Formats: sequence, C-alpha cells, structure tokens
Amino acid sequence: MIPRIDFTTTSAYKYLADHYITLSQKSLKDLFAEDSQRFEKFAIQLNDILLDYSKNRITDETLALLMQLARECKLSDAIKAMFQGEKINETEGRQVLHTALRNQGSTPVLVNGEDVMPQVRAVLAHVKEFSEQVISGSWKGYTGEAITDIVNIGIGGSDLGPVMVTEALKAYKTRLNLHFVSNVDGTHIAETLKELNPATTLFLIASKTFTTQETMANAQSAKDWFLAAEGATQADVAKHFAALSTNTDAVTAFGIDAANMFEFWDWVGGRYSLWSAIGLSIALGVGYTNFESLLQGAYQADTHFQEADLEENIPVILGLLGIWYNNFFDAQSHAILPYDQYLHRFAAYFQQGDMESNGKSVDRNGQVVSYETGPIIWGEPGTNGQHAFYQLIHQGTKLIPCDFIAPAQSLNPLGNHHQLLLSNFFAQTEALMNGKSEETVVAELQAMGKSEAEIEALKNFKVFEGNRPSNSFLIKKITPESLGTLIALYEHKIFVQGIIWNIFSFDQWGVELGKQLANKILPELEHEAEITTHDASTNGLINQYKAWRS
Ligand SMILES: O=P(O)(O)OC[C@H]1O[C@@](O)(CO)[C@@H](O)[C@@H]1O
Repeated sequence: MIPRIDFTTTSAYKYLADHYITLSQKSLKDLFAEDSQRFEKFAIQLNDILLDYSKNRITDETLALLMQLARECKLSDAIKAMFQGEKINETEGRQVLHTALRNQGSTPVLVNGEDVMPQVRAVLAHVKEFSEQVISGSWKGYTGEAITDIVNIGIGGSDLGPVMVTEALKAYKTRLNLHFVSNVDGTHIAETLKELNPATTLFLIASKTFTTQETMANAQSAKDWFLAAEGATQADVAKHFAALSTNTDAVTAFGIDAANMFEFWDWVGGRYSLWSAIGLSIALGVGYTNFESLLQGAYQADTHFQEADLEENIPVILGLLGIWYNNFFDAQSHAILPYDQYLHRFAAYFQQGDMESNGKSVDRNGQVVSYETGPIIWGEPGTNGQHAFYQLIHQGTKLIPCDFIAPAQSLNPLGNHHQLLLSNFFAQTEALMNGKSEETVVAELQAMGKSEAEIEALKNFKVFEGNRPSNSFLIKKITPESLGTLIALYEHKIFVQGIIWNIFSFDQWGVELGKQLANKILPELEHEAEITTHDASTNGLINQYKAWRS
C-alpha cells in the first residue's frame, strides 16, 4: 500500500513555507549573479535530452527541502509499488502497469501472480505482423486492393496519444494516410469519410471499454458507410475493421472478427495507453520499427525513474518544481510550449494526461483536500504562442511556469528557419527570467528621442518584471526514441505529483456525471414535446433547440 501522508503536515512543508518567504526576496537575476554554476548545477542530461531547470525560483536549499518533502511522502516506496504491480488504482481495484507495455527487460511483471509479459509481447507481435501486412500491401480490402487510408475512431486516451505521436513523428511516416475521428459531432466523421474510398480504407475502433458513446456512434456510422459501398458485404467487415480494446465480448457483438482484435488490459489507463494496442495506428503510421523505438525510449525513462537518485531524477525534479509553484506560489496553470511544429499536439495530450490524473479534490483517505492539486495544463507551439498569449506570461498578473521544448536538429532543415526558431526559444526564457528594468526602458525611450513627458507616460507599460520561471528541454533530435523518453518522463512527473498530493491519479470518476446526464437528456431530444424536467436554464436551452432545429 502506498503510504498516505498529508504533505502539509510534514516538516519539509513547514520549512518550505518559511523558505518561500525568504526566497521571494531574491530575483532569478540575483540567484544567477550569486552562483555562476547554476546551469551546471541545475541541469540533467538523459541520453539525447537535456533538462535545464536553472531558470526556476530555487536554490540548493529549495531543492533540498523539496527532496525532503518527497522522502517524507515516501515517494521512492510509491515508485516501487507502481512498478511492482500493487493495486495503486485503489478505487478501481487495479494495478497501474503501462510501464509493462514498454518493458524491454527480462524481469517478469506479475498481475495477480501471473507474468503478463508473454501477453504483452504476443500483442506486440500481432501489431507487428498486422502493421507490416497493411503497410506492405499484402493485406487486401474486399476488392483485392491494398489499403491506403487508416481511420482511427476513438476519443480521449484512445485518440490523443496516437494523434500526438503520429503528428510528432510525421517525418517518419509510412505510405499510409492516417485520419483520426473522435468527436461525436457528425461533422468529424462526415468530413473524414468525404475523401475516402471504402475499398482501400481500414478502420481501427479504439476503445478500452468499447462502450464509449462517441466512439460507438462513430464506429456504427463508419460501418454503415462501408456496407453502403458497391459490392461490400457483412463478410467484408473483417477486411476493413479492427478493434483495439479490453472488451472482447463487445467487440465481437459489434461484428468485428476476434482475429482482428488487439487486446489490452484493465491495468492500462486510457490516458496511458498509446504504448498498448491503442498504438496500432502509430505502428501503421510510422512503421513497427519506429513504434518499437518509441517503446524503447519510454523504457529508458522508466529505468531512469526507478534507478536515479531523487536529486538526479528528472520526473522527480519536474514534479517537485510543479508542487513548489502550485502549492507555494499559487500558480494555477502550467504551460507546455514546444518549439517544434510537429509537437503541436503535445500540450493537448498532457491536458488529459495531467488534468484527468490529478484534477482531484479528495485525497486517498476519501477526505476533501485542503490544498491545491492538479494545475491547468495548456500550451501551443512556439513561435506561434508568442503572438497569442505571451503578453500575459510576460506582463500579466499570473505566475505561469513554462516548459520550453526544442530540438537542436530540425527534421526539415530549410535556410535559417531553425536558427530563427531556436533564437526565439532561447530568448523567451531569458526574457522571462531577466525582464526589462525601468532604467533600461527609459534609456531606450530616450535613445528613440522621446520627450520626458512621453517617457513618463510610457515607461511603466514597457517594463518587464521578469523573475518568471521556466524549464528548458533541449533534445538533440525528435526521434521515436527521444519522443518516447520525453512522454514517459512527463507521465512519471504526473505520478510524482499525485503521490505528494496524496490523491489517486489513475481513476477518473469526474467524467461520469456528464455522461449520465447526457444519457438522460438524449431520449428527451427524440420528440418535439416541451421539456420541463430540468432547471429553467437547461429546460430553456433544450426547448429553444427544439424550436430552432427544423
Ligand atoms: O478508450 P475508451 O474506453 O473509449 O475511453 C475513452 C476515454 O474516455 C474517458 O473519458 C473515460 O471515460 C477517458 O479516460 C478515456 O481515455
């Protein structure tokens, strides 16, 4: 059992609260001026990934106290408990073993006393065989033609991971065209199917439960579309539909051949499932070898997380820094800003990964927490974000810790574009840290020939407070391996924070109420009668919808 400790009662917490007051008196500029070794001291390299966390509001003492907090919260025991297959997802009575999906070692992973690695490896072998058949063209559709287009139908963890990874690795793509349908809004599947040929399209119905309303509605529409095609019969479904799920009965009932089912297991959370059969679209999109490299990269992060001392442990440092800002600086959000267009869905992926894991307000004892838990995760690629929301990050009233991510090598070297991108990557964290003083602003305005009156009127608007923290990830090159490592490092950061906040990070009861109420409302929309069963607002909206829909 993972120890259940209220971190606010630890001695480290009390020391940190005091330390915050003294540290607040110092700016990041001061801290760098005091210690010329900050970069060397506060940077860690794992393979081809460098994390520079020196531009954080920390000193050696801060880190020591944060590490003491981790130790008082028995973090190392919790890490062991997860990897050893304890049922740490207690409200669902499940283990948390997405790490087993990428386990490259020979150690067995026991679930209820049985080594699951043979099953994991069998599914991977099936993914390999199937993806190679489809990519090579030896897998034929009902007209005997090779498949050209893959449509992954899924939502949440059955969509966001495959989308993010296949976008991030687009430079490694196979001949297949990938499409992702997730929203139950008919537009999503209608727009996708418009361009496709039923004879050369393969659908992947991706759903851990195989009951999710959106996915089952889209899957049925896809099947109807396919069966409406010239000459297509029910028998041909097997050539054009595969299922990625834990629910064999539901897959079979839908009419997908069990031979085309790629299973995964309850001990894999949806938002942690891209490494599982849910990753079939990745294997089809970038080739099995690259999918395997992705797994290997994640395994390197797993090994690092399990073996590195806390002080040298990237997920531990990232997690504790997040706690420092979230619980002592009252930062409400955390921005993930990849300076890589291919990583444009990276922040979106961790909106589910982080917010569905740690967006909780009840602790592991079932008590309402008295402290802040999971932050709001958001972000867009650089440099676009600079032209959208960096005004607030630089000069707003909110402290927004930012993670900047950039590759040293571009996958599309073109003129000086990469230098332009990287110059912004480097400049933004420098600007956030150093800001711009009133003295500098006045000198600039004077140099521009502004009058004293103009300077007096303008200067305060042009001052940058600075002292705004950031992490910088510099990655040698975005490859399947380095991407796998990066994703897994963030997964483990989320785990670290859940342990410190003493919450269950692997259930998601908060998504149930909306679904329940939608299922109650749905039949009310199937007739024209006025609705009076809800509050005035919901009744009013439904009735106006009915008035307008025809
Ligand atoms: O894979 P499935 O079972 O269709 O679930 C899809 C998504 O729905 C949830 O909101 C849970 O209901 C996410 O946790 C999950 O990734």
